Amino acid sequence: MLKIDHLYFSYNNVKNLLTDINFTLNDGEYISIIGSNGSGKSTLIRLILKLIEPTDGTINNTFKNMAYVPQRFNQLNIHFPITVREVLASYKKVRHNGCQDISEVLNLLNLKEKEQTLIGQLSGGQCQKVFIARALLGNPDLLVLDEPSNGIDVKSRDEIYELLANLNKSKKMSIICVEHNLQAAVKNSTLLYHIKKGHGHMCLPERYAQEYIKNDLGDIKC
Ligand SMILES: Nc1ncnc2c1ncn2[C@@H]1O[C@H](COP(=O)(O)OP(=O)(O)OP(=O)(O)O)[C@@H](O)[C@H]1O
Repeated sequence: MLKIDHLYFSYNNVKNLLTDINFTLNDGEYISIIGSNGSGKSTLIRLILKLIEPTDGTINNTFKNMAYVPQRFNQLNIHFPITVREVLASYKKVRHNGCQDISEVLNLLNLKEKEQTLIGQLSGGQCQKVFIARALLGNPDLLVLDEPSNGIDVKSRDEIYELLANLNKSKKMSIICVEHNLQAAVKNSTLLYHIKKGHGHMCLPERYAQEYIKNDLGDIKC
C-alpha cells in the first residue's frame, strides 16, 4: 500500500505546486493521475519514487519492488550500439536476481523479432515497449508509468493498455500512471486522481466520464 498524507511540495521557482495532497493506493489498484500540463503530475511521481523529498507531509510505501517507465524520449542516436536484448540483459545484470526470463518478457510485449535490433532504430512505440519490458523484468509489485501512450500509434497504444489492464487484473500488479489519454484512464483505472491548482482528489472513472461529458475539463468537480 502507498499512503500519502498532507503532502506539500514547492520547487524554488514554483511555490505551492502541490498543496495538502492525500493519496492512497491499495494493493492491486490501478490509479491514473490526470490534470493539465504543469499541474504537478510528474512531480508527484518523482516524490513517490523518492527522487525528491516533500516540503512537508508523509509518504508511507509498503511496496517492495517498484519499477518506473519514464516519459518517452526520441533522442536516441540510431547508431547507438546496443540491441534490445542487450538493454534488457544489462538491466538484469544490475538487478542480480529475481528477474524474469528475457525471452518471456519480449514475447509478452510482442518484441521477440526485434531483440537483435539496435534500440535507436526502433519506432517510438516499440521503444516504449522496451522500457515497459525492462520494468517488468524485475517482477515489480508497483509499476509507475509517466504518459505511456504519448506520441504512440493506435495499435501500439492499444497493445500497451491491454497489457497494463491484464497485468493489473490477472497478476494483481498495482499501477500508477500519469495520463493525458483520458479514454484509457477511464477504461482501465480503478480510480482517477485529478490534480488541479495544487490540490488533488480521487474520483471514480465512471463519475469522471459523466462529468467530462457534461462540463469542460476545467469545471469537473467529481
Ligand atoms: N526540476 C524542476 N525544477 C524546477 N521546476 C520544475 C522542475 N520540474 C518541473 N518543474 C515545474 O513544476 C511544474 C510542474 O511540472 P510537472 O512536470 O510535475 O507537471 P506535469 O503535470 O507532469 O506536466 P505535463 O502534463 O506537461 O507533463 C511546472 O511548472 C514545471 O515547470
